[in-house]
Amino acid sequence: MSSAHIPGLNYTSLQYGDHTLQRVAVWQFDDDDDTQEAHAPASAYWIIFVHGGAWRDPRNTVDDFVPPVQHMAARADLPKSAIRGFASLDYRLSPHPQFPQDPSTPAKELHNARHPDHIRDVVSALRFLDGKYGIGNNYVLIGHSAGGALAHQVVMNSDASCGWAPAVPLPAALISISGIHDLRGMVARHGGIYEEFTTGVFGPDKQVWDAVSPATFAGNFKDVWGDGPRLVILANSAEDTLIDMPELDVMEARLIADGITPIAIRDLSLEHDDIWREGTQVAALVAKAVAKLQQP
Ligand SMILES: N[C@@H](CC(=O)c1ccccc1NC=O)C(=O)O
Repeated sequence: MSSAHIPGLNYTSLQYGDHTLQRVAVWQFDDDDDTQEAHAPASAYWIIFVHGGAWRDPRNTVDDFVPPVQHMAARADLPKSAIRGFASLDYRLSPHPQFPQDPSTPAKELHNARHPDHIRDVVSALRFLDGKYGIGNNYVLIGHSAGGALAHQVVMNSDASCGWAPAVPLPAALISISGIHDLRGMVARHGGIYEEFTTGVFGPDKQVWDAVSPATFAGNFKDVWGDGPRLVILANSAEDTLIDMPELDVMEARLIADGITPIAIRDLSLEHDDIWREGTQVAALVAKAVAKLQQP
């Protein structure tokens, strides 16, 4: 896709499974990649994005990360020496009533995923990237909306209470932008399509919703994350008409209760999907995370 090509960066699209959505987009600086990896200091990070779209919207793809990557590649405070590469993850989607698929659709193109398919794919994608690039814990994981839930679930996955997939190295920093953190609370406040997509993805059992929601995780985020920086940034826009501030508040309180003090940013601007579509604010949040990680 031509939009994925960004000046100064090499673009690769890779499959981590047979389904067409089991793919990752990777952008690396033009330099010889092997040299870059061999000489990159320990404090250089992969910047990895998980898009939103309520686990089902086929209009959200790996390309949602293109505008933020363009802005990051142009920032003086995110030099090549601090960035090993950028990656954007796709994952199998649940059915969307506005995008019905013909019964003859091949299995590898069907949108018929149910939890835990989405988080299994995200974890598989991270394992694939770790195998290919040796990422380890040196990554910043960004999630937007449902991607914010998935990013937290990558950490939750290492706890016995979840364990959807074999554990992978956990991120040095997690950024949840307009993140879905508490399905029960979100559905109680909004009903309608929120209930429709939550039930479509997780079924009707609210105890399942609680078990999968980051804010009501049965484990302890600090314990499961173990040693390391464990930096969390939660960021919402007051202009977002889809994800409200209580969704951030409840996650902030939860992390504090677990012994992690997140950076909470409540003054992003723009509507829900315009945050990534415009991109500068996502880039600024990543710059903030990398600066914090590099503080001695
Ligand atoms: N465009 C989506 C809706 C959507 O993405 C959404 C709606 C409300 C709250 C959060 C949302 N997305 C989070 O990933 C849909 O049509 O299902």
